[in-house]
This record gives sequence, structure tokens and C-alpha cells, in this order.
Amino acid sequence: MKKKALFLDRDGIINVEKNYVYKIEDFEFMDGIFEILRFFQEKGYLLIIITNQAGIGRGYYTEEEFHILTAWMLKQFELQGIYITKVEFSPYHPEHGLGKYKLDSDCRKPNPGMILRSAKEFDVDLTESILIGDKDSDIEAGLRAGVNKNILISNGENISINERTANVIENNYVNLLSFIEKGIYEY
Ligand SMILES: O=P(O)(O)OC[C@@H](O)[C@H]1O[C@H](OP(=O)(O)O)[C@@H](O)[C@@H](O)[C@@H]1O
Ligand SMILES: [Mg+2]
Ligand SMILES: [Zn+2]
Repeated sequence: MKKKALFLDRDGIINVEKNYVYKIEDFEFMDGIFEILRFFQEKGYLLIIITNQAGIGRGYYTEEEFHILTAWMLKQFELQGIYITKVEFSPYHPEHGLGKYKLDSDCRKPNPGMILRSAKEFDVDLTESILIGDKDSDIEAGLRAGVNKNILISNGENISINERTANVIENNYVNLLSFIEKGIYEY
């Protein structure tokens, strides 16, 4: 039986966005993110992180440094009883990438490659899945991949891409959790 997944952006959703975070000491979990992930995990959603990491391609940090931070992040989640099925990342940038990283990759959001690849690997039903992102490029990737519900955690700007677009939620996870608990998203 196909599974449902919660696709999660990293910078700005899992952790506070501070422009190309790659050091453990700079990684600050967003308020409420553990509760949100536990809620969806208990509802049977696979948790899959999809993150643009052009800081690698730009030469700001290495893939090794990204993997070291990712291993630490996953350990913190495990300590909270949260199991992340996969972390998909795209190190490329079409203009600013250096050497092999200068590439217009289908896996860099807003392209849907990371979503489609992980959905295939884990037999995910995208029509039963959800995406949470902090930029319209995240939402666009979800829409292009056919993710059913794409939620934008915004800092209050009203960004709408089209009628199926994200529900713009104030940049406050408690709101999202309360929306969910009130059944607005009837998950
Ligand atoms: O998990 P995310 O939000 O996909 O990661 C975003 C960061 O990699 C990085 O993204 C953008 O950089 P590029 O335009 O891709 O070079 C910027 O928004 C940076 O501020 C983010 O840290
Ligand atoms: Mg982000
Ligand atoms: Zn993003």
C-alpha cells in the first residue's frame, strides 16, 4: 500500500533561516517543529526533508560539512522520538555554482526532482501527501510534483501562486498546530 509523506523544507522550516547554515552551533530548531513532526508521524506520515543546499555549490561549505550537520540534526530528532525517512538535498546552482555544481538541476527547488525521487524510492502517494515550505519556490516544487496540500509558513506576506496554492500561515507553528487540531486540515 502506498504511503503518505510530509515533505519538509529545512532552512526556515526545520531550523531558523540564517543564510547558508552549515555549522551545528548556528543550527537553531524552529519553535514547535518537534510537535508538528510528532503529530504527523503519529498520523502515519513518512517525514522527508527536501533542501536546496546551494551553499555547497557556491563553495561556502562542503558536502562533508553538510553531512556532519545532517547527522547531528537527525540525532536530535531521534532524541525527540522523531524518525526522518530521508534527507534529500540539491547542492547545485544554475548561475553561482562552481565547477560541477554549476548546473540547472531538476532537483533544485522549484523543480520537483527531490520530491519525485524520494516518492519513488519510498512508494509515496503524492496525492495523499503534504509539503511545508518557507518560500514560494518550495510550494512551486510541491505543486509541480503533484503534492496534494502545500503549506507556506510565511512571515505574513500574502504569497499566492494559484488556486491550489499554499495556505499562508502566520510564521508561528502553534497556529499551524492549532489549525490542524481544529481539523481545518482534517488530516
Ligand atoms: O532548506 P532550504 O530552505 O531549501 O535551504 C535554503 C538554503 O540553502 C539557502 O537558500 C537560498 O540560497 P540559494 O539562492 O539557493 O543560493 C537562500 O535563501 C539562502 O538564504 C538559504 O540559506
Ligand atoms: Mg527554506
Ligand atoms: Zn526552501
